[in-house]
Parts: sequence; structure tokens; C-alpha cells
Amino acid sequence: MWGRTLIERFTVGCRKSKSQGIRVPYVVRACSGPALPVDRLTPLQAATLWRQHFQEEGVSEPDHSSQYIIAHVLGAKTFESVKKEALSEFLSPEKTEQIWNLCAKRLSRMPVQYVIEEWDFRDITLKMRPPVFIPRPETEELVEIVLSDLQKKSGPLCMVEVGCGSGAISLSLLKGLPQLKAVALDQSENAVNLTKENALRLGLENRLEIYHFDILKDAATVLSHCSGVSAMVSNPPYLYTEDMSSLQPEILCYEDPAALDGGADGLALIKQVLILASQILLNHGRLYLEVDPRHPPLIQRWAESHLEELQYVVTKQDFNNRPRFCILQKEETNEDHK
Ligand SMILES: C[S@@+](CC[C@H](N)C(=O)[O-])C[C@H]1O[C@@H](n2cnc3c(N)ncnc32)[C@H](O)[C@@H]1O
Repeated sequence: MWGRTLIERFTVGCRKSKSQGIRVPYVVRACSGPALPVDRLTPLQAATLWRQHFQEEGVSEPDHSSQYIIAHVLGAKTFESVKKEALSEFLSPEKTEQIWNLCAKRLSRMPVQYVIEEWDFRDITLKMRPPVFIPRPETEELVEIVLSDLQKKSGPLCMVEVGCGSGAISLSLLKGLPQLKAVALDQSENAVNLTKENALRLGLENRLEIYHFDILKDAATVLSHCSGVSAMVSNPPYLYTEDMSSLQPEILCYEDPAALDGGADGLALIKQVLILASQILLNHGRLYLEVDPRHPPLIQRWAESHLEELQYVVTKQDFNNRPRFCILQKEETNEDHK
């Protein structure tokens, strides 16, 4: 596991009504939190106070939430990395007010990553802004799988990412592979702008082209901008629509639903990615997908019956041992030999 971590992501956050057995999404109560203290507090005291308050208000990961926010205000990434003495020194009134303002945002269920406006993904730190999707730890594993495959290839490489969000996947692959060039696409203007900003911050902008394309509407344009690539990567929206209303309030209230909702069977965008992969990839080029654990056999069957040139290679498990990553490969067809 890399960098800063928060555990709960994509957890279904609904409760069942006892009387009707139906799903009732959480209602986030408006609450203001403890008043700005008159007496001076140390970071340790502030962390304890806010942990208790988050706990009382049902905010998930109360400990990590208060610690990451206070560490951020103190100019550090984690509480553990703040000097011991600094944790017991009184906070200035300005820093106390900053902590109170940020913790109030967390109290309204804003994810910590949006509260502190940045997050770590593998060995890079990315700027975060709602409603652009917050990268999840499983996606670090997807990147590892792609990296270890591409590292075996020699010469210049080009890849396409569909649905780049904050740029997490493309930027960490570019960082790890100096011979790689990438094209990143997203239907969201917010995502495209954030990927551009993150690419500039990391000094990777010269090897990355970023386009505001919707692959369901602009397939022809996508094809004209990307062809002959060695790899295609996507962590597409793959949730089943019926599961959307029961997501945690952090996700429901702040993240773009278009980054999550994959339609009735979660496969709406995935099928289009498969079609594009069969047209964009070079022979022996590979498509790497992050999906729901129910998807791999469905994807294999669909690709086999619709796309002769795309062979299903393997399903890989995530760190929870769930089948989450699909690899497919473009093969020469009889047509190609003619
Ligand atoms: C699950 S997020 C993944 C973001 C990022 N790759 C990551 O792993 O953190 C899916 C992304 O796909 C984008 N997306 C959804 N539908 C799309 C479409 N039709 N065309 C292009 N991008 C799309 C969303 O805007 C979102 O940024």
C-alpha cells in the first residue's frame, strides 16, 4: 500500500427500513461541530476533540479524518510525520480556525481528500477537487499490472486511458515509464482540467495529450486521435445503477455520478471501451480494465461473442482477493492476413 490511505470506499452506505425491508439512503444532518475554542489547544487535543465529535456524528474513519486534516494544516502528510514536540505545542489562533473550518467540511461528509484538496496515489501527489472521482487504492494495483507488462517492452510506447478523472492512472504510468506517451480522455470538463493541472504540477505535460471526449458520443473523433497504441487502460464507471442510491453519503453527495454509474448491468461504458480497444490497439496490444467482481465472466463472454479480434487473457484479483482486473489482447484475425 502506498502513501496516505483511507479504507472505506464504494461501501454501500444504506440501512434497511425494518418495517418495509427497503433501502433508505443516509440523510446527512446539518451540524456545526464544536464552537471555536476560546482557550488555546494543542494539535493532540484538537485531534481528540474532533475524533470524538466525528464519532458522535457518525462520520466514517473519525481518527484518520481528524489526523489527516490537522497534519495538513501543520504542513505534513500524516500525523505520525509531525514532530512530537509540535503535537504538544499550542496552535496559533489562525491554525485553530483553519482546522475548525476544514473539520466542519468533513462533518458535512465531504471526503478528506476534497477537504485537504490533495491525495497520494502510488508515488505521486494529486490535486483533488469535487466532483472529480477520488482515486481508490485498488487502482494502484491496476497501475502495477500495466507497469509490469509495459516494462517488458522495448522502444517508444503509447497508451490511451478512457476516463482519466484526476489523471491518477496516466500520470503514474508516465512517471514510471520514461519512454511512454499517453492520451487521456474524459467526458467531464472538470476531470480534463484537473488532469491538465496535475500533469503540469508533476512536470509530465509534454508526454500527455488530454481530450474532453465522451466515448459514447464521440467514437469517431476518439478513433481519429488515438490509433496504433500498445495499451489501453480504463477504470470506467462500473457500478450497477440499482446500487447507486445506497452508496456512502461521502460518495453520493460529492462525487460525479457519471464517474460511478455503469448502467443497469454496470457494463454500458465497458462495452464501448471493448469496441474501441479492438480498433485502437496494435496487434498484441492489451486492454486493462478495473471492474466489479461480477463482471469478468460477463466481459469474457461478451468479447468472445462480439469481437473476434479481442482475446480474453486473464482475470486478476485485488488485495481483497476479489476478481477485479480484466486483461484482453488484440490478435491478428484472418482478415488481417489477406
Ligand atoms: C471511476 S472514474 C475513474 C477516474 C480515474 N481514472 C481513476 O481511476 O481515479 C471514471 C471516469 O470515467 C469518466 N467517464 C464516464 N463516462 C465517460 C464517457 N462516456 N466517456 C469518457 N469518459 C467517461 C468519468 O467522468 C470519470 O472521470
